[in-house]
This record gives sequence, C-alpha cells and structure tokens, in this order.
Amino acid sequence: MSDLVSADAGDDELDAEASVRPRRLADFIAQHRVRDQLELLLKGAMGRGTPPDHILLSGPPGLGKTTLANITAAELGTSIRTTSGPVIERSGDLAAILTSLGPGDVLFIDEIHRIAKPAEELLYSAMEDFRVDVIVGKGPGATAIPIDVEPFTLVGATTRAGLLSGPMRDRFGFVAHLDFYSPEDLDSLLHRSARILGVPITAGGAAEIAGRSRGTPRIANRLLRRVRDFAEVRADGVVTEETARAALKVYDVDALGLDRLDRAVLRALIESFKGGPVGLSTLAVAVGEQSDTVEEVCEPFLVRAGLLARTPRGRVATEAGWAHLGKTPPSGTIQGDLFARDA
Ligand SMILES: Nc1ncnc2c1ncn2[C@@H]1O[C@H](COP(=O)(O)OP(=O)(O)OP(=O)(O)O)[C@@H](O)[C@H]1O
Ligand SMILES: [Mg+2]
Repeated sequence: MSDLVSADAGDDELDAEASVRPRRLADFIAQHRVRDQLELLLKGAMGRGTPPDHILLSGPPGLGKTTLANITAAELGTSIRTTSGPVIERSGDLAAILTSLGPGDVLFIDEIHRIAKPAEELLYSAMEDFRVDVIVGKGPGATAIPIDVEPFTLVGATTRAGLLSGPMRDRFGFVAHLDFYSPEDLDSLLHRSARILGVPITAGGAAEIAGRSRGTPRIANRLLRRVRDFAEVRADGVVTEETARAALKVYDVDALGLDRLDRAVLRALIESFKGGPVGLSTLAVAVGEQSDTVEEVCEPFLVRAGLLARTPRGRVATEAGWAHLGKTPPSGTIQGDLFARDA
C-alpha cells in the first residue's frame, strides 16, 4: 500500500515527527487511563526519591510508545539512553550500556521482544538487583564478575507483547497498553500539531483528516503535512474541510482512511467473489499482490474497520464493507462492527 496510511514511520519522517512530538505528559493527547497511571507512578517515585518501577509500553505502531518513553525521562528530569532489541546482539553490548547509566537514568529499549536471549537474561539481573554478571574467559576457566549498575528505570516498548517471555514481562512493575485513538482525540491532536507547525486549520478540516487517520497519531500528523502542501500550493493555505477532502482525493485516501490497495481488496472480494467467503491466496491473486501483503498490511485495518471478516471458510465482506463501496449487500451478510474496539 502507499506509505501514506502506513502506521510505521518512514525513514525520512523522523525530523517531521520530532517537531510535533509532545515533550511532557500534559501535552500528551488522550489515552487518559495510561496518562493518569503513569503520572501517579512517576510522581510517587519522585516523592520517595527512588527510580520508578520498570515500565512496559505495548501497542500498535504510531500510537505514542517512543513519545511516552521520552516523556518519562523528561518528567523525572533524568537522561534517557535509547537502544532497541535488534541492535543488542551480544550480552556484552548491553552490559556496556547498563554500566554506563547514571543514577536514576531511563534506559529505553524499543522492540524489546526482539532482544537476543543471552542479553535478555543479563537484563533480568540488572532489572531486579541492579547488577550484571560479566563473563570473562571461555570454557571451564570462565568466571562471572558481578558489576553493580546504578538504579535505573527500564522502559520497554513492543508492538508484540505476546512475544515477550513470561520472566521478562514479570519484571515490569507497570504495564501500559496503548489503544487506537478516537476521531475526537485525533481532532485535538491535529489542532495541536497545526498550531505548532503554524498551519491555519478549521474545525471541519481537522475533523476531515481525523476521520481518515485510522486511529493513529502518526498517520494523522502525516496526512496533515500532505494536506498542508495541497492547501499552500492549490488553495489559500488554510486547511479546511474542502481542501482536506480535495487533497486526500489526490493522495487516494478515502473517507475511512483506506488507500488504493485496501479498496482493491474490498472491491475484489465483493465484485469478483460476491462478498466471499474466499481464501486468502485467491483474493491476493485477484489484486495482484502477495498473500502476506494482503494479510498483514491490508486486512488488519479492514477487519478493525468492520469491513471484512475472517471466517473459518474464508474472507467475507460485511454489510459495512458493501455499503462502503456504495452497494447493497445480499441478505444474510454479516454485520461487522464499525471500529469495534478490542477491549
Ligand atoms: N498522545 C499523543 N499526543 C500527541 N502526539 C502524539 C501522541 N501519540 C503519538 N503522537 C505523535 O505520533 C508520532 C508517533 O508516535 P511514536 O513515535 O511515539 O509512536 P510509537 O508507538 O513509538 O510507534 P512505533 O511502534 O512505530 O515505534 C509522534 O511523532 C508524535 O508526534
Ligand atoms: Mg517508537
């Protein structure tokens, strides 16, 4: 699919994201439950003068995990060291990072589910006892030298909490799961971003973009940047409902945030297979894509939007799916909940 509605960050997007990324908890939009809990955790620890419990942030891409990790350090007034699971190949790499932390620092490990096993085991003792055993030598003569590390707070982020081992998960005293944002939340977020970017935006403009952002702040901010281009080049620079609509038509993002490939899948399912059920590989061939792409890139959102359902007999279009293409579903079509939240 186009990168425009992908929840993952593009390589060239980091600077653009940094400019609108909230720095403090008070600027972090929505996710009130997580925000309240985190505030209590941090304030409580600061009151006692100790580092807070280790924090695990889980949730789909683009919902604010990296943002919250940085906010944690900012609220605590400490430094943050950032690394990620895949880059820690050897436990020695991790030991070097841990022993260089200052007292109370935040260590942020992104994609923590991808950390190598030996490094994970080293992390256990660091998290629990603020101590690491560094192995010197090889074979029977190898000895473990215990080294103390400063008390620190680990913030782990993962898009796949289910892949974390039990012992790893148990060592986090605070686990927060980030949910997709409501259109109203994204609306506030867009007003905030527009203010920071100096883009004039109307209520209608923000609402129009919010509804197409798939519940994801990263996508909302990205669409705002594209609509701003359009507004500046083809209109008077103001992001209104009309400019947002016209711009997103140019970029092929429809009213629910579906892009060209998402719609092709839905259309094939309905027009070529009468709404299904049809097998994944047959559907993928019909749109000229790999099964993996259809399954991992298009389907999760089509399912979440209640347009498509996965059944034991294959993929089927829901009533909402038919309606989205402006067609009348045959009787007996399953309903599907529009944006049913997985609680
Ligand atoms: N609650 C929020 N309020 C305001 N902006 C937000 C919020 N959450 C996320 N954002 C914006 O969305 C962008 C993406 O967020 P972030 O990088 O924290 O996501 P992530 O969960 O770490 O994604 P990934 O899984 O891809 O690493 C940030 O640049 C930030 O500007
Ligand atoms: Mg991140």
